Amino acid sequence: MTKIQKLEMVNMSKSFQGFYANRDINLHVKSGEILGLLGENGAGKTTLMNILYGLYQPDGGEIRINDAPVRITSPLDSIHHGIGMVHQHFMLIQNHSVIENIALGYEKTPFFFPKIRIRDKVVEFSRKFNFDIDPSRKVWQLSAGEQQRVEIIKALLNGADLLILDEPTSVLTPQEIKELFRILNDMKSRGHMVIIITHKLDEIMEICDRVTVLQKGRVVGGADKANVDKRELARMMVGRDVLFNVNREKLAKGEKVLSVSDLHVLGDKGLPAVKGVSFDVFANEIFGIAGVSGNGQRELAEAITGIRRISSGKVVAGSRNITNLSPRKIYDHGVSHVPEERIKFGIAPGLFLYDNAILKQHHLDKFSKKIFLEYGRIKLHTRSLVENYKVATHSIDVEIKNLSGGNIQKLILGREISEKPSLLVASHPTYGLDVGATEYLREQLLLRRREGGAVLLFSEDLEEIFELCDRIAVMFQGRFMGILDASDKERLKDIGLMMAGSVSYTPLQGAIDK
Ligand SMILES: Nc1ncnc2c1ncn2[C@@H]1O[C@H](COP(=O)(O)OP(=O)(O)OP(=O)(O)O)[C@@H](O)[C@H]1O
Repeated sequence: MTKIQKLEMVNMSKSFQGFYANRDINLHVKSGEILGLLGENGAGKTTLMNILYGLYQPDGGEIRINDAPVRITSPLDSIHHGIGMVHQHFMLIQNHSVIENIALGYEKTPFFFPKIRIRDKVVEFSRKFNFDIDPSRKVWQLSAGEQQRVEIIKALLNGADLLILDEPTSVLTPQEIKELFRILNDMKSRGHMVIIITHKLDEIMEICDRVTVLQKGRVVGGADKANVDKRELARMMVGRDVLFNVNREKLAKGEKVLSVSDLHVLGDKGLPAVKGVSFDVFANEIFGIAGVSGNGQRELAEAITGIRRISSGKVVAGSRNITNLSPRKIYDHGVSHVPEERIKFGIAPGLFLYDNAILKQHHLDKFSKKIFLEYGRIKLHTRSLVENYKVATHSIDVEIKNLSGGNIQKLILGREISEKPSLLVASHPTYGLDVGATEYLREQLLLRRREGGAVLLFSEDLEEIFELCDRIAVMFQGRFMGILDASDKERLKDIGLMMAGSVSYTPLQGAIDK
């Protein structure tokens, strides 16, 4: 296998049922370079990289390695050519150890003493790239960042000169992002090349040397990082200026919409995940829950919305005790949910887009006559959701799993917000959304607030939390380290320390340094 010095995709096209996801795309990357692939949701980035990785066959176009055309018809072909891909959702087997996972994808697994020999290889690579990974641990014991490192080691062990990463930072903590960037820079200095799909313009500006921008399946621009700024990139991507700061007017608090008292909830492994959390949320308010993920946020959101059992404590929505009611009943009491695991809990992947648009509808009579569903009305409703929430799809007669990740998210958001719930519980709603869609979503949340709704917003993105929230709770190891008012600039300075558990505030006693 010759080392890849240069890789090109020339006039690449790929269509699905007559709709072009990629059209005449030209792209190149060379040794020692990190290329950012940028584009709105549904612009065709994942499709293009899936072609390069052999998961899709293009309708036309050519892949060239070191100026020679190559045919890539499967991921195995791609690996043979020195290409590795780390998908957005890791492809590891949770109950297997790091070594076993690596052996599964490793072409040269030795017949004798495979474990010892693979362990040696992992240790050798970990040393070379300064990875911190224990090869005998089970994958489920690893953090998202560690799992990603296992995927990277797998690719490197198979001889990847080019590494493709699909939205690699969306599941990482700020610390893990730093670590990933260090690894990528190290790879770069050793002559590897990297293509990163990301929506985060700050990341492009930090890690990439060059960027190629896609819009509606075509290349619409490209630039060396040195010659562009964040604003220009956003304009290239969305085709207009994007507001980076939204305007949140002051509103008086309305009536109490949610009251949570002394809530205790267990996590997946039966250990306490939420440990005595109490707070209220009011109409005309966005209440933010900040913190590094994995500190009980998911369990708290799931407990409020009925997906997870509450061990003790109480949740009241309006005047109704909703503790441990079913998700259906809680929804009927005006609490909507945009879940963190959107594919698992937010949609029925094998159903059509229009079926998914009316999932959870409590006024099904709007869409049925006697016992029959009225598809004419359902489709009309779906079209308006698709239009209002700018879901990029060529048709509503497609299975929703075929939509890009960001567009699935937009449909879920549209479905939940358009029902005008009194409380919207939104977990990381802008994950995977492009800047244009993020701006639109934030406007929608503020609109809900203005209209008298309340939003409970879980986010790791502090910029988002500061822009949108009236009050902010910081969660660490299952507890609130304090609830801060957005106008309390002095205490907000400590938010980083609170997220790390080094400072906690109680409302009356002030700061308690631990
Ligand atoms: N298997 C498929 N069948 C039908 N349409 C598909 C399929 N895969 C992708 N598409 C369509 O191709 C278009 C491009 O999707 P793709 O996933 O490449 O976008 P993306 O730029 O990666 O978006 P995101 O940022 O939201 O992940 C979308 O309109 C999507 O619905």
